[in-house]
Amino acid sequence: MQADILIENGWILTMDPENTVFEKGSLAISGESILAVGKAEDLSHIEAREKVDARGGVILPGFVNVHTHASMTLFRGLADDLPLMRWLEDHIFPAEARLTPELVRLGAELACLEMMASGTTTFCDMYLFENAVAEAADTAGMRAVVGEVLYDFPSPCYGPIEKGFLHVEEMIGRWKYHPRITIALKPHSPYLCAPELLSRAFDMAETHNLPFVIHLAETAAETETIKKTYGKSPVAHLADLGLLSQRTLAAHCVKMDEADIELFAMKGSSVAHNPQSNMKLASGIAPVPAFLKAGITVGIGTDGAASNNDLNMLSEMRSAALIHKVTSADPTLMDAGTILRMATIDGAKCLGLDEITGSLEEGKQADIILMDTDKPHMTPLYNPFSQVVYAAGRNDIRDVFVAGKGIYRNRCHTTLDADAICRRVREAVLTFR
Ligand SMILES: CSC[C@H]1O[C@@H](n2cnc3c(O)ncnc32)[C@H](O)[C@@H]1O
Ligand SMILES: [Zn+2]
Repeated sequence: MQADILIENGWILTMDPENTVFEKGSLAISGESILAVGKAEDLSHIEAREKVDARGGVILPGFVNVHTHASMTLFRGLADDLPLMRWLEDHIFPAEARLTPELVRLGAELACLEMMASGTTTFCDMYLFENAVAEAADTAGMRAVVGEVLYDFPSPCYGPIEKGFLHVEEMIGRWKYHPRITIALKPHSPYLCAPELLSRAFDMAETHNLPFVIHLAETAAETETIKKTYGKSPVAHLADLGLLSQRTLAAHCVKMDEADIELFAMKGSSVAHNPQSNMKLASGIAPVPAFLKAGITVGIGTDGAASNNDLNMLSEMRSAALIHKVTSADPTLMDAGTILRMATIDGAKCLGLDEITGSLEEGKQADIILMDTDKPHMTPLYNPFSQVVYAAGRNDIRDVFVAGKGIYRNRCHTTLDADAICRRVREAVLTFR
């Protein structure tokens, strides 16, 4: 049997339904897909154009960042240490009013550089001028679920909301046959979108069979506003509009009570957990252990780099693993295996992409990362799940493949010019100071 690439001599964490681990495993890639994965001796008949020695490192599916605003890398460190509404209204919205498609593309390229180098292969993005984000992801070779943000006030991208829906229709047509880019419907939140807008966006998602992504129950202030306006919680508001379904992915979900959780579980909606952004904006801590107990699918997201301030899924996983132990006083909650599932296959499920990515299984897309373990902070290695979640840092990512293509090899980017992009960003943001 002939493969294009054969990765050998590593721990393989497949993240398949049986959670199969191969200690001295091999993985063969043919074209865009995984040809075979298993014990070295079971793949010894496979010839390959290129052999990659993992040197005892860890081979796992690329991380799925289920909630980010990639181009907000441009605003990293612009305004810190503020609550959400002051941060947005006094600093971020005024800066965003000056964005252009070119700037959004540049910010997204910077984000792709950072995400690839920290092991992310798929990201779910909501922002302005999202065609530019899709173009950046395409050039970077990443997988992305992108959606133009919709809200009731005029957008710098499309103007009034009526034009927003036309813009989204055009985007759906433009990217329909792209192998790695998917469009989603992305109304901002129940506090910036009237019920009519929300319902129309949901209908469009149903018509085109696309994900419906929204910020939800992020802060106490949001809950108060929605209760005052509609007499119910933000989750009950969406449920009563008929907008909770399996295609619904809600970011944050910090302020959810038992009834809200039950609604989510019943409707099969999923959650994007963003622990670092929630800590930094002091929004609170989402009741993730209760979500998991109720059977809700939860993925992990970084949120934008202006409220985090990085796009590093390794550190986000570690935060997710630690924070719920503190609030529950139960160290058995959110173990490393659970966290790694959230960051890979469950993230893919949240985006409706679990048939093609999120685990290392024959026939799936070859979205794979390879981590080095021959470093003091990664030694000794008893349990690879523990090592990835609790010990690893982004510099441990050595190689990243998306759809079989090496987009980051031996710690070098192959698709984007990192030095040039950083230089252009430094120049471009001078006007935002
Ligand atoms: C998300 S694109 C549209 C809009 O949302 C702003 N934004 C960034 N982070 C958050 C957040 O955590 N909650 C709510 N809104 C957010 C972003 O700056 C854009 O203006
Ligand atoms: Zn967000």
